[in-house]
Amino acid sequence: MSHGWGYGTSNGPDRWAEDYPIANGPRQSPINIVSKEAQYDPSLKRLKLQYDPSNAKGILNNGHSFQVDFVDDTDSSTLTGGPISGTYRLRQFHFHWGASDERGSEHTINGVRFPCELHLVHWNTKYPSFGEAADKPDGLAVIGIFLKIGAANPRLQKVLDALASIKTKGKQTTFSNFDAKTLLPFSLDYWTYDGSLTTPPLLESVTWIVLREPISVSPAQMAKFRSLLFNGEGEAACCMVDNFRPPQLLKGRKVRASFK
Ligand SMILES: NS(=O)(=O)c1ccc2c(c1)[C@H]1CCC[C@H]1[C@@H](c1ccc(O)cc1Cl)N2
Ligand SMILES: [Zn+2]
Repeated sequence: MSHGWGYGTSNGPDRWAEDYPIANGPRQSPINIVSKEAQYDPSLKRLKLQYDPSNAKGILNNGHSFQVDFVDDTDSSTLTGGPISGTYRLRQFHFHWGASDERGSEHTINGVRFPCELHLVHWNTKYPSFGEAADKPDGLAVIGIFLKIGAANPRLQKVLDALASIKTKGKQTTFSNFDAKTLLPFSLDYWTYDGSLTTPPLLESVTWIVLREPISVSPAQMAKFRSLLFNGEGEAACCMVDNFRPPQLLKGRKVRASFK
């Protein structure tokens, strides 16, 4: 690709392998989860999430999505249990969404696509920093949560109301006192498999934890996601939509389920 990666016809997922050959690697994400082929594993623990709302730091339009960043210099916002061993710290969360409601998620369930998918990114504290963890096979753990069209979700509103101030690439603003736990559905049943980041650098360092139960989002709230722009201020406007990678080959991997 002559210019940076993106989701357009000239720099989208089908061309990422030109600059990131790992795109054709053995543990790429996302995947289609075939629920009947997922094996129930009774040894899988319950997810334990302990988030401190005061760790929320800021919200940024990074030109591919928007992310809410957290202070991660102590073990005050952590993920433990589930399929992972040790303690992983919350680094940031972000979303992927479509131009219309019939697409947008990265993972799919039995071929079903959702309009949006939330990713909560955590890193393994056996490594000194996120940067050190990002390229290790057990470095990251990302919780994926589907958003399904329904009633307006009040838990999303504070995030969506902040989008007006980060419309273009590079814009950021402070975002404080937010409990990411409020974004979780009631059930923490999950599927898990070994995978990768779903955008370049596509590092094969992610233990994926995909929740079975979606959270709701209304059409009006989806319109707020779609009000963001990929471009920087003063550049030609390009709506930030369809910022998702399609499912990748399983290549022999097993998907385990925490539930029967
Ligand atoms: N869809 S996702 O959850 O699989 C996903 C995909 C790619 C990246 C991220 C999350 C996040 C995780 C924190 C850093 C950021 C990013 C990155 C940027 C600069 C870097 O030097 C390294 C990284 Cl990892 N890349
Ligand atoms: Zn993501």
